[in-house]
Amino acid sequence: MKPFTALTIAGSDSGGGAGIQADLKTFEEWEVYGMSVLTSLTAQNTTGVQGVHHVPAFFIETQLTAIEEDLPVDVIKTGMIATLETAKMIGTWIARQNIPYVCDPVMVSASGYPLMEEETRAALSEYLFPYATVITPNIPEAETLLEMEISTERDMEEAAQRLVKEFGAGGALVKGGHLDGEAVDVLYDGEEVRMYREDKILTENTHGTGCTYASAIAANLAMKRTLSGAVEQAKPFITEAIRYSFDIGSGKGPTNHWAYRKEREQ
Ligand SMILES: Nc1ncnc2c1ncn2[C@@H]1O[C@H](COP(=O)(O)OP(=O)(O)O)[C@@H](O)[C@H]1O
Ligand SMILES: Cc1ncc(COP(=O)(O)OP(=O)(O)O)c(N)n1
Repeated sequence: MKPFTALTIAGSDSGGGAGIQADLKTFEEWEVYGMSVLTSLTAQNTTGVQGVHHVPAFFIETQLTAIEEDLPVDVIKTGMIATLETAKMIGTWIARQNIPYVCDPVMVSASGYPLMEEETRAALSEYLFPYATVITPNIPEAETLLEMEISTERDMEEAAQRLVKEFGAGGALVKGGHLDGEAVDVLYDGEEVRMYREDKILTENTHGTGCTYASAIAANLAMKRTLSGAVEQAKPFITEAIRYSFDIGSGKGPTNHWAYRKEREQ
């Protein structure tokens, strides 16, 4: 039996809630075989990030080559990419693969720790976005990229369209978790704008939501769903993962990757 497969290129979260760990747990829940290339190690828990150690670009490339020479990849997802040198190298590698690619432009952790260097942000549209099937910024990330304020659904729509038209991504999903009111995300796939709406769950335990959501979208693209179809599947998955998130640690607890499956099994 040959499974669908997904490759995450991202940072490690020692606390297991975000980064590579969240990505692999999510792939597993969707029964997609997960592979990982580590870009940075973070010493991290539910209270925040205590330190970061970047993997040298040459060794990230060695990991990518090891996969390329032996294993089939149906989809790529990227998360934390800190340095410009790394972003350039990864972008060049992804361009060669010609497969669906989900780019989560992780800039700062929820606790405020910078996970991407300033010069890397400025180069995302050159080295990574042109190869992305979809980019998945949250509101602060979209505001930084576009230098605009986003405070309404109309603004989110405009932002999603601008990200595709001005930055060359295939699609853009602007995530609305940081706005008051419902949890609304806006997708522009280059043709149509679509809204994905769920109730906002009152919880502090949202660590890793962005990583989990982007990985669920990637897993569904690996299964050959369309972009809008993949987001349609991933949205209830992230909602249930937040609804039943774990109250562990003394800070923001992590999402519950198996909640959606358990719900459906009942
Ligand atoms: N409290 C919440 N209840 C329900 N959905 C939420 C909540 N917070 C965020 N979401 C959803 O989780 C996903 C990740 O969103 P967001 O928090 O905006 O991104 P990030 O984790 O990258 O900051 C989006 O689908 C968003 O709508
Ligand atoms: C190693 C690592 N990668 C990414 C993040 C950011 O994760 P995200 O899912 O956006 O969630 P929070 O930072 O809001 O928990 C991270 N923290 N660590």
